[in-house]
Amino acid sequence: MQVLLQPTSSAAEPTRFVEIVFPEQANHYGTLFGGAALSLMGKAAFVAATRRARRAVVMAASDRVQFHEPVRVGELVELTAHVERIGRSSMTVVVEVVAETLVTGSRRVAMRGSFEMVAVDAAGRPTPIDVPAPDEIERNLSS
Ligand SMILES: CC(=O)SCCNC(=O)CCNC(=O)[C@H](O)C(C)(C)COP(=O)(O)OP(=O)(O)OC[C@H]1O[C@@H](n2cnc3c(N)ncnc32)[C@H](O)[C@@H]1OP(=O)(O)O
Repeated sequence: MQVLLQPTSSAAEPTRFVEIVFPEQANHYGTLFGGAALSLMGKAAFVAATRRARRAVVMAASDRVQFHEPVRVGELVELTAHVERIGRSSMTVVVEVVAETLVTGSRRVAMRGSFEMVAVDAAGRPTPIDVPAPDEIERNLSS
């Protein structure tokens, strides 16, 4: 039996991913490889932007990705992506990565970066994003 759920509310809620770091994502230091971290962050930004625009989106740029702390194999990474700015066809998505040591529960901010995502049409050309309804803007301001 198919159980239908309400669509995820688009603008107000951040997108969250949790992933455990396995050896194949690690470098020779036994910590999460930077390229693998960027891939996870890009994926989170893509999902957050697509949920907001409900259109195809592509990544136009990544800005100032900072690696604050190494993340060891076996630790969790929790990614939170939220749409910080909406332009005509572009969006700025900020992604924060928190590392968690599972057995102690200790958590720290490991990475942070922002990504410029652009809504595109079927031909891959930039296309306008619907502006949020006034009640959505109000919800965003009060959250
Ligand atoms: C999900 C993925 O993995 S996608 C794979 C990786 N990404 C790609 O392959 C994308 C390749 N790039 C492209 O297709 C094009 O360059 C596009 C669609 C991103 C932009 O096309 P352009 O013709 O340059 O767009 P144009 O100059 O009209 O700008 C459109 C919007 O994008 C923004 N934009 C374009 N390039 C950039 C950039 N490098 N940095 C920030 N914003 C940008 C513009 O400011 C504009 O925003 P607005 O509409 O909110 O005012």
